[in-house]
Amino acid sequence: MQVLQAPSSPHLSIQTSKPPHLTWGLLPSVSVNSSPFSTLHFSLHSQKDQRLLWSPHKRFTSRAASVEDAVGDSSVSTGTAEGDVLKALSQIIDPDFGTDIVTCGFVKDLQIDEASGEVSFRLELTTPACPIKDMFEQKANEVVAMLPWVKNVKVTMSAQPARPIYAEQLPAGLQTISNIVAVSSCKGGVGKSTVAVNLAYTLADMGARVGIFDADVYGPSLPTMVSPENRLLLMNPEKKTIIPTEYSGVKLVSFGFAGQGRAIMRGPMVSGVINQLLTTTEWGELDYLIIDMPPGTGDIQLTLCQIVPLTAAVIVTTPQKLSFIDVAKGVRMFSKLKVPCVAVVENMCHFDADGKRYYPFGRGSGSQVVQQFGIPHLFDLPIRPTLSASGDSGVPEVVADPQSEVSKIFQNLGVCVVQQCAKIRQQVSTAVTYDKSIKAIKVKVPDSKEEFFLHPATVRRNDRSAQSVDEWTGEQKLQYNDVPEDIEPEEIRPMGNYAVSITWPDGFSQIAPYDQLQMMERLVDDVFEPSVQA
Ligand SMILES: Nc1ncnc2c1ncn2[C@@H]1O[C@H](COP(=O)(O)OP(=O)(O)OP(=O)(O)O)[C@@H](O)[C@H]1O
Repeated sequence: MQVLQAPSSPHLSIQTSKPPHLTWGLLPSVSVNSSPFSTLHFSLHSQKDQRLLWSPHKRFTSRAASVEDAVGDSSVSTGTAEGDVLKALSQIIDPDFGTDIVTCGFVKDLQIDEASGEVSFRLELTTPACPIKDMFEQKANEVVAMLPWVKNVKVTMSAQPARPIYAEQLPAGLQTISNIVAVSSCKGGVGKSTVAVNLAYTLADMGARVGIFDADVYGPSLPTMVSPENRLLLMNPEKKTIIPTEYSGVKLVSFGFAGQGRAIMRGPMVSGVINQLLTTTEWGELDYLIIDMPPGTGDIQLTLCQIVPLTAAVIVTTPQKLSFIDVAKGVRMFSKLKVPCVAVVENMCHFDADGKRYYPFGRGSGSQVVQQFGIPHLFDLPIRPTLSASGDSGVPEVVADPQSEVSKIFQNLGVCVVQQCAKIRQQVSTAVTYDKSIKAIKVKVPDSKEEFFLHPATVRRNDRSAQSVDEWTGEQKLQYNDVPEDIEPEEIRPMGNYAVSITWPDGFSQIAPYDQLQMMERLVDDVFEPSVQA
């Protein structure tokens, strides 16, 4: 195996198994992190001053275990009032991101009047439904108030404006929605709509702006489960857009509100109607759009998943052994589309009678799903007549009785969805970045521990689009020397959960799927050349 020095990155080297002149082909390469040795020692240093830029341990070194530790640290002044405030705040760690709130970019509008000791700032969180926003507010107040010169602290809380991770490629109707969550099941009648509706109202209760899209054209359940005053969708004749109806603060769109009853349509027609209904709706700013998916994993479901940039999926199942096979199909469909399944709800798992708990459908298929597919969360939802009755009455249980046992389960599901969506967004938006100081593209594939560096020219040369490779013959059109060795990306933007779009100085926009990036030659720290080669 050869190790080549990358000309533009003096502290990095390219690891490859081919001769130099072939190094820009799509080659399999060894992961830096696959060796326990390199995981322990791989690090990058600044060209200029040998400052440590990155190491697997770096982000953990400045963490404080608690506010008390933080205050201890912040007693050493940075020399400026602003520096002291930021230093104090940087000891508060967002547990979901594992990063401090200053690095997360939450601190905005910092104003300091040193003479009077007044400090004010805004904490802009990723979602208004953040389950620990009160903790952030309290700790931010505490750590800043403990600075010796501070007399008064004013913290205001806000949330980022609603927007998807990448808006440009989306239909206008979806450009102001932060997270789209599919609630899916592979069979009808397992309680998918019940979960979708109650999850949506739970998120709304947590402070989020929420919409529900009932994508079941054959048997829409939404008109039964909620009772909006206006039971018809309105049309904006000028813009030719659909205005959702609303119930208890949640925006609603369902074919059942289109005044057409149930539809008799073939698959492609259904996909067309769903697409039109979803993308021409004036949703306005939403933090979460819950999509009640049609049951199954056929063409309609696949098409819908391809049109909509889903952030995450929640799978609903029942405990029977047979359901496991169905759920597996659903998980595979989402996995193919790179949509993370964040939770499984095992519905109708038990009921209580005569002081005893009964499991009429058996036990354990949900936990089997969690184990086999690595889905992080499982929620057991009991059989409760109130849940069924509230579904039929048009008032979701979480609205009718927010303190009930079932409502508490939905609150836990809501927290899980909020945290997982925030994590996914953060992972996706920081998955591929360009580090100018070392002239390397850093890749951290979402949902994987793998982290590696690529030489920009290698990435550009490995473009597989029709502009670079003949679609029919596979002949390479872009030649090695067409790409300058010192090329640098102008912009890197995420494209859903599966790829990034990289804009180069010649205006070319390269779509680079993570799968492709993972196959390219990597830059490795030259300090460890010998051991990596061995
Ligand atoms: N845990 C539960 N306890 C009692 N009744 C329930 C429970 N979950 C769902 N139900 C009831 O079961 C019926 C089917 O539920 P729901 O409509 O949510 O299922 P679905 O999977 O969305 O069905 P479809 O695919 O046909 O739309 C409804 O009457 C609902 O109220």
